[in-house]
Amino acid sequence: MSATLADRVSSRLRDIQDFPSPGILFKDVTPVLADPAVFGDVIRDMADRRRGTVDVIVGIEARGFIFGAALAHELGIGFVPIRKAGKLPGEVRGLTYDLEYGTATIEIHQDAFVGGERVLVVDDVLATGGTAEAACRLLDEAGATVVAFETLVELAFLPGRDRLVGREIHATVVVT
Ligand SMILES: O=P(O)(O)OC[C@H]1O[C@H](OP(=O)(O)OP(=O)(O)O)[C@H](O)[C@@H]1O
Ligand SMILES: Nc1ncnc2[nH]cnc12
Repeated sequence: MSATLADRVSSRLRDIQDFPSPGILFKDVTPVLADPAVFGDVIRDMADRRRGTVDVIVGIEARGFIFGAALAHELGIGFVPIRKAGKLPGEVRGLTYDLEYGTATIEIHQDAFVGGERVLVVDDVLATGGTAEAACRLLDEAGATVVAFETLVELAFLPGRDRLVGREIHATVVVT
C-alpha cells in the first residue's frame, strides 16, 4: 500500500530538542520544503480542500508565508501577510499574545480587508494555539470571515485546539 500524505510529511519532519529554548521539541519543516514531490502534494491537498470556498489566504510570518503563498498561487487567489510587529509599512492593527516560547505581537494592514472576505489562515505549526487564536481574532476585528485554520503540523500534546473552539482546524499531520 502506498504511504499516506501524512506519513510522507511525518517522515520529513525533523525533531530538534531544546530549540529555541530548553524543553522545547522543535518540529523543523525545512526537509518538507526541500522535497518538491511532498511539498507539492501538501499544497495540492490543501487547495483541494478549499477550492471555491475562500477568497483570500492569510499566512502568518514567517513559515506560514511559505505554505500560504504557495497555496494562494495554487488557488489563484490573493495572499495577505500577518507579520510580527514593526514590519508592515502601512497603517496596522495588532495583537499581543503568549507563545510556547515567549510573547509576540502580530500585525495586519488596516486596509487589507473591506469586510466579509472569506479567509483561510495558514501556518506551519499549531502548538499552544496563541498565534492562531491571535490571528483569527485580528481577522475578526478586521471584518473578515475566518473560514478555517490550516496547518501542516498540529502538536496535539499541547492545547492549541482549546484556543480555537468553534473554528474549523485542519492539520496534514497530527503529532501525538
Ligand atoms: O501555536 P503557537 O504556540 O502560537 O506556536 C505556533 C507558531 O510558532 C511558530 O512561529 P514562530 O513564532 O516561531 O515564528 P517563525 O515562523 O518566524 O519561526 C510557528 O510557525 C507558528 O506561527
Ligand atoms: N515545537 C515547535 N516546533 C516548531 N514550531 C513551533 N512553534 C511553536 N512551537 C513549535
